[in-house]
Amino acid sequence: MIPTQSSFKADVFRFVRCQLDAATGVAELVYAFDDGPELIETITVPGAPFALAGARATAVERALRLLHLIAGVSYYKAAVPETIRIDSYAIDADTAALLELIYVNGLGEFAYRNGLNLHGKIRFPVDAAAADTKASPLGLKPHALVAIGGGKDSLVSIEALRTLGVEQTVTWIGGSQLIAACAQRTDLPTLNLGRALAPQLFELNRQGAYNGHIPVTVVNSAIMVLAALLHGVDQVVFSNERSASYGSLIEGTGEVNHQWSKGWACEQAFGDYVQHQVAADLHYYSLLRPLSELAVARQFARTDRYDTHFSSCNRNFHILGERPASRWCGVCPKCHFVFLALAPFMPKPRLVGIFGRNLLDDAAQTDGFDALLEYRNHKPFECVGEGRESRAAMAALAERPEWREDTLVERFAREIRPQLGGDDLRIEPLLVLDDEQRLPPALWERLRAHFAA
Ligand SMILES: CC(=O)N[C@H]1[C@@H](OP(=O)(O)OP(=O)(O)OC[C@H]2O[C@@H](n3ccc(=O)[nH]c3=O)[C@H](O)[C@@H]2O)O[C@H](CO)[C@@H](O)[C@@H]1O[C@H](C)C(=O)N[C@@H](C)C(=O)N[C@@H](CCC(=O)O)C(=O)O
Ligand SMILES: Nc1ncnc2c1ncn2[C@@H]1O[C@H](COP(=O)(O)OP(=O)(O)OP(=O)(O)O)[C@@H](O)[C@H]1O
Repeated sequence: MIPTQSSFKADVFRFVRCQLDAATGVAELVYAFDDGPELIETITVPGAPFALAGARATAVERALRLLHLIAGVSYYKAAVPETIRIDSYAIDADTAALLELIYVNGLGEFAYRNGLNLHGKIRFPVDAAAADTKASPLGLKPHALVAIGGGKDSLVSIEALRTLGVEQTVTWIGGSQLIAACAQRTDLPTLNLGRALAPQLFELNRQGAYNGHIPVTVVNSAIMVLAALLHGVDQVVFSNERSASYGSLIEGTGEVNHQWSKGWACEQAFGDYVQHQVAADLHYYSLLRPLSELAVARQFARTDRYDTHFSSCNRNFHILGERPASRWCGVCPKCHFVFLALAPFMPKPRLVGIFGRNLLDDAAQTDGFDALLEYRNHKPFECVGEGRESRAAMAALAERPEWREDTLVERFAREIRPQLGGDDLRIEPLLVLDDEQRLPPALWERLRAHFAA
């Protein structure tokens, strides 16, 4: 990639300060470039006033700083300055290591698209005097804040926890009406957390500052950790599947993972840090880590409760700009992938009813599906399953009378499948549960039985 130039230049990125008003639940995360104006991001946690004292107050302060440090990635990326400075507190070596991991990998797609190499270039200042203090248990109440994103994944987790009788509050960040409607549809307690980016960021973007993808899931995770401590509950649950740990293989570059912060490396590093440095009894985990995308799709197909509410199409979730006319734009990689992943597990009329059309019988979508299959292209920079999952789903459809004559399924059987030679195209091996996860052990035992049923 040819390096792009940012119209906006700075030598230093500063973490100026962060503060939480326990009386209102409003947190301010303040940043600046050089000696420029303050950029203030605001997070609002409903349920105030919060009574904070002793070890709980300490844990909240640590969670707030962690959020400040992680959420800074949205602003840092606008200029990628040489130097990072933290003005109002100090961090230890473990904290710096976590942040460097998140910034370098979470900005992997951003760096690739802008022709930048961030490896070894992002250094957080470590203060030897910063105490490496172990977090203590806070006596948090057994209750899960479950992140909901409006798509199929979180709904699978919510239904699994409901079946297992785990107390939960369905929680989302931002003002999406689509997510709000899904959350209402669960008939469970809900919590909507506010997040407003510093408005100057949009102006910097308009002026041609560096822009690109940021590790949004770990930012959302840090917001949820703060909310969990304010509400005194012991679990923050995400729904990131095993497939998210695998990126797109780019010729000449290697692996670039759009969804790095949904992957296992990020979950482990962030979850361990929270337990060691924030609150010993706060468990952060992804309930779907042992499952592939196809296994999640199979679980989702078991109920039609959300068919007229959910959407995985990211075009619904822009902060600025237009939303698609319907919940599924039908032409983006997520629409393609979710259609393909659900098809082996749902009656065809139900699936076509959800999307309003049959995407696999539309020759105009050929390139999009080819990219999913990693045929003449790499996997798209989006939250889609592995190439082998798409190939296995397509191979299964090619055997089904109701699908095999559809344009893209027929083409797969004729043109692509013969080239896959010895590839294992069976779905079953991809449905096997993995052991790589950090769920509370007792919950994992019960979940394993639930998913196997
Ligand atoms: C909705 C979406 O996909 N947005 C991506 C898009 O952003 P765009 O410029 O088209 O519009 P906005 O979303 O309205 O954002 C405006 C600008 O704001 C900045 N920004 C936004 C959110 C944030 O947390 N930090 C920010 O700095 C940014 O400068 C925006 O331009 O393209 C961007 C790349 O240029 C993407 O970064 C936007 O993605 C959002 C951060 C987002 O929430 N995306 C999720 C739907 C998403 O991609 N989820 C992943 C999860 C993987 C992960 O954790 O990384 C997924 O589904 O795979
Ligand atoms: N606005 C949000 N607030 C809180 N959590 C979110 C938000 N958006 C996404 N998430 C969470 O981030 C994780 C990754 O999002 P992702 O979009 O993959 O999941 P999803 O919306 O549940 O399903 P799908 O993959 O079908 O879109 C999920 O745990 C999801 O709940």
